[in-house]
Amino acid sequence: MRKFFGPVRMAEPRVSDAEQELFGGPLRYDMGWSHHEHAGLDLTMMSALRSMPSLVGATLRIAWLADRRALIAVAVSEVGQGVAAAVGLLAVNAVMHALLAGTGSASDRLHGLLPGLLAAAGIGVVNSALAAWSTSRAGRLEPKVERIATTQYLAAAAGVELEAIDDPDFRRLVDVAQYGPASARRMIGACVAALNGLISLVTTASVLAVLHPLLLPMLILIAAPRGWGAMRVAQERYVSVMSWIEHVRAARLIGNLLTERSAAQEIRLHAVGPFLLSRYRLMAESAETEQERLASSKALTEWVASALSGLATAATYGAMFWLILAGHMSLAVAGTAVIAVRTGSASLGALVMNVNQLHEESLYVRDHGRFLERAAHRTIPAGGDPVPERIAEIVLDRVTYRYPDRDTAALEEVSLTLPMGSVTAVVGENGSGKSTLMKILSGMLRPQSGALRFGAADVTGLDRAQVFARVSLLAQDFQRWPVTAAMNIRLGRPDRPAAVPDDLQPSVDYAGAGPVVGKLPDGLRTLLARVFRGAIELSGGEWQKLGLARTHWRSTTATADSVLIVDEPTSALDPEAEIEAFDRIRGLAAPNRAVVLVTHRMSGVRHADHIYVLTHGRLAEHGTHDALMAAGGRYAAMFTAQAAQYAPTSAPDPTPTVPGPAAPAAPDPV
Ligand SMILES: Nc1ncnc2c1ncn2[C@@H]1O[C@H](COP(=O)(O)OP(=O)(O)OP(=O)(O)O)[C@@H](O)[C@H]1O
Repeated sequence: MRKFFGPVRMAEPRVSDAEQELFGGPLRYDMGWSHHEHAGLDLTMMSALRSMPSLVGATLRIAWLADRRALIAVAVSEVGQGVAAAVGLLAVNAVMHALLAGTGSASDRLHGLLPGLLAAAGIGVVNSALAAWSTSRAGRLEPKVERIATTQYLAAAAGVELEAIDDPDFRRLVDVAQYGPASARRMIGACVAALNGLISLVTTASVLAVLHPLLLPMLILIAAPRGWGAMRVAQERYVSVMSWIEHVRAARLIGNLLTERSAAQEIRLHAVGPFLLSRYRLMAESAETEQERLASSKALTEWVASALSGLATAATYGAMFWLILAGHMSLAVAGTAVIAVRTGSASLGALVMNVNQLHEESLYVRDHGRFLERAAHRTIPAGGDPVPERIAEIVLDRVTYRYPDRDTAALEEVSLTLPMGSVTAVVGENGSGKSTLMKILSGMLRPQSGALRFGAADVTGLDRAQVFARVSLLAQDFQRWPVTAAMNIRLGRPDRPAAVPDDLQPSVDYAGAGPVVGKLPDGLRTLLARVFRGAIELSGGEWQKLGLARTHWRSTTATADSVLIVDEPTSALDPEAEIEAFDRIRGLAAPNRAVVLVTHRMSGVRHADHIYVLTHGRLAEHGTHDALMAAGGRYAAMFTAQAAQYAPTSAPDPTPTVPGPAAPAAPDPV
């Protein structure tokens, strides 16, 4: 009983075997950032009603911003409809009196009905005109509200620190908040309907209270169970969505993998397709079980609510019957009361439904609001000191950084100096912290201890937008924008206009991308996105050349001192293109530019002015190629190992670095 009437609680969904197998355990909504949400979910109807005005207020504020004239028009037409409903009821009362309490012949009484009937008809016409006006204004308002809420969401998501994007809790909030704008749009409709319901209810209730004081509490008794039922169903649905959000997302992810181009080869060749499909089916079946549970629970709740409401209706009619028999109520009043109770309970029912919809939508709008609030705390701050035109060097001073969901630091006490005009290389094994170091150098991640200095100034006090403007980054996973080839280059500095192809040609030539562009059917104007019809897809190496052209466009359009960071720029290039690319990148060092090169290709770093070797997030050694080779440390070992792979095979090496195939441990049964 308590389970049924008590507060709605977070469900613990059954862990499907597929989930266990693929993800190593249950995928659950992380309670980390949501403790108080779930406290909020133990909602009583009253607390739900209490929290609603502020959420409705937030949506109405957006509506006010979006189109205040439309909002006022909607409010006026809804109030007008409410007043029309009350006047209509009074007209009905007049008709009832003429019919049941009037004197004279039947024809006289029928004539007496006419004014009331005409008034009711006139009110009906006014009412429908007002309803149409409200519909058209609300239709204008709703898309604007959604647009503003979506823009707020996108702007907030794009403006936060990179750390927030790396933080899984924040990412989950980003996911959940995406439902907010559509809910805000629907909330406008629900607000309008609720306002309408409220006004007609107040007017009907006043008419009922005038007819007989007992009728009003009876009306409330009829509608209360429905209100409780609708609200409970909404809460259960929300809790279910939240409990299952990770599971549903994972099932969708598996579904997407089956259709995505990137996974297409392994899906076929390794027979991953049928395997994933079967796991998808298992996960979808688990979700279906939840849908079934939800539907049964909804049916039971609604049945109990209707039964209680039906009992209250029967009691109301019983009371009216008794009042008439006892002579406390005339037949005419009873006739109007029956109509008023019907209209009243219908408006109360509709109001409950609308308030309930408001409540349900408000849960998502609340997530949207919470996201905006959290995002505001994590937004890259605007303003700060200007970055001096000439900074001479960029210095990393004993910097430590640990990712939010990691126990160990990705970088520990790392120091390095990048003088303008120099080429610096950073090498190290996989996971040694090179990319993290680049994110710190570019100002995207803020050191947890230590400092990044542009010249003498600590970056913490500098205007971040100006810091970013001094950095060109060609990252390992650089973006392959689904736009034209020209735009792919221009997006290196989008605010700078460029004539196609003339302005971009030097960047294309610099990156050795001339032959790539030459092959494209429409040259630089060719669309590069397989998602669109008629678009062209490039190979990995061709994309890398275009990425290099973008970096060139960004670097060479800056005159102030800056840094160019290139992280694994040649991984997809053929050997000739790789040698050329390293030469070109080194060539970008200029009196106003420092170049940092991260790579595993040791041949590309030997000409660097200074080389830093990272291991397990720490700086193992640094110096020039010759000094490091002479030291015979980690760098020398890495360089020699790679060089050995290219060494002539005529002189047999007693300790080959590449082992031959191992003999099978046991005979293959097949
Ligand atoms: N976004 C992230 N969130 C959590 N941990 C991360 C993240 N990015 C990197 N790491 C961890 O930080 C450590 C350093 O990673 P980083 O990418 O900086 O190494 P790397 O030297 O660039 O590696 P590679 O040569 O393989 O590109 C690794 O242990 C990695 O797992």
